[in-house]
Amino acid sequence: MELHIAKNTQELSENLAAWISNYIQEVLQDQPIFTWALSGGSTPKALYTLLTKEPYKLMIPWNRIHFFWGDERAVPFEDERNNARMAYETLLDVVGVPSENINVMRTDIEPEAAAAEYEAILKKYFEEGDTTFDLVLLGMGDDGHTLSLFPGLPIVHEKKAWVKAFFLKAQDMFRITLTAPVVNEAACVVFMATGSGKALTLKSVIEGDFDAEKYPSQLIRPQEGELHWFVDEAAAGALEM
Ligand SMILES: O=C1O[C@H](COP(=O)(O)O)[C@@H](O)[C@H](O)[C@H]1O
Repeated sequence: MELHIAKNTQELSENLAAWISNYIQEVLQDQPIFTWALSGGSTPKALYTLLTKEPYKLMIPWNRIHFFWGDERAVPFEDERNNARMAYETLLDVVGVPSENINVMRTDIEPEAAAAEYEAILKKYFEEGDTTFDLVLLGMGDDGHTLSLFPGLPIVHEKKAWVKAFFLKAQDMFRITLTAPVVNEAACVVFMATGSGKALTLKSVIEGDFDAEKYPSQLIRPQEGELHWFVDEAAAGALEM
């Protein structure tokens, strides 16, 4: 695991934009397309916005990237809680990614059907390769959840399915999410975490004993791929390393 600490969200987003841009260009020297699973939530907004500006707007071959999502809140696309909507508004529409390169988790059909459909799409992309996504970008909630893998829920124990839907009682909504098994087959996973509200949780996730029931972010341990944490000083405040 590699830890990258920045002063604040702005510096973190600048460092990560440069890092991702280099990584994409490097990977695309050896293969025709780059597959990227995006994160929702509030943390990646500044990163997405930066990527729409120069030099990244021009440097990144946007039409060679195929986009996916790590998880989705099963609310209509028009609802501002919809993770895909946030990424369209801040990144995809702005840089003009072709619609055929964008794979959303559908929220206009039953969540279980959307999960099954998404799993079928992923199997088509990745079944024959050694790895799944070239990049999975993840956030971490203050409670230690990542994707829609929330503490204490059965989804945390999923060992086989790549995509699942379930009703999240605490938020009165369905969630559709990638599971740990498919993310752990990725070539590279990058977490972003900012703010003092995540400091103690981050310490437990990175330096504490393994307890995925309590801290589902600990489930993310790529088997062959790289794992990076980009955090700001406030989030890193309780770390010993
Ligand atoms: O609900 C979600 O939360 C996590 C963390 O969000 P943040 O606002 O703390 O950045 C996010 O990674 C996930 O995609 C989203 O559905």
